Amino acid sequence: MQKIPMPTTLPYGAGVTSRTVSDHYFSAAPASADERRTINVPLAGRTRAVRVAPGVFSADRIDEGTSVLLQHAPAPPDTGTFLDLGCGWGPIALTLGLRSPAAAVWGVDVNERALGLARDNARSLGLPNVHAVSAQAVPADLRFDLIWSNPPIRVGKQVLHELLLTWLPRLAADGVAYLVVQRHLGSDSLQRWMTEQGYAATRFTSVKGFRILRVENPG
Ligand SMILES: C[S@@+](CC[C@H](N)C(=O)[O-])C[C@H]1O[C@@H](n2cnc3c(N)ncnc32)[C@H](O)[C@@H]1O
Repeated sequence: MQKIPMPTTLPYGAGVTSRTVSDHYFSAAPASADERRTINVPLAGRTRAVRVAPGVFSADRIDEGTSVLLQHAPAPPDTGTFLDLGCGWGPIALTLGLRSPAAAVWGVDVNERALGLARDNARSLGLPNVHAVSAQAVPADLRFDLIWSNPPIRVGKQVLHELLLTWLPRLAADGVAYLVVQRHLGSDSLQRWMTEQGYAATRFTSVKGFRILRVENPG
């Protein structure tokens, strides 16, 4: 199968849709060898060892946008049902699980390798409250008090919109989502689109070229 190198920057709406690209981080089953390794990263105020692998988003460090979200989103509530949409190896779900041990944290991803890593990381960090699963495995009646996400902008506008229209309606009545999006990858246009869909989408903050968008259930 032909390998096409990933572009380094790709604006919102210009996603890679070709099925010939088989080893991008949003493949269900990345083609690269599953060579797992351990890295040390800052999570919830301490350095912790986590497992990562090629074929998974930001496999050598915590992504800069993710780090902006973790440092600048408001503290999560002590309890509730939380979602990390597109969990990768788990930095957001693990942080939520560490900061709110009484909450139930769900992490979903399309990438099975990422889910396996997130599960291993939750286990090794002693977090039985973090569940990394495929979208289909999330109980259909669950509603989320909090969604934190570094969403997969590079999948393209259409897939991203479908993803958000699948999960944002599952916010609880007073639930809130915080999404981190790079300004150059279309954060403002995504904010406008969510507003057009009836969500109260505002810019919570802007840090280092990233926006954190705050999205409320329209009720
Ligand atoms: C920008 S990465 C963020 C990963 C991780 N949360 C982090 O901060 O390192 C977006 C993630 O969304 C996942 N993703 C792509 N399409 C998806 C879909 N349809 N459903 C769920 N996750 C998806 C990708 O596999 C990727 O892990």
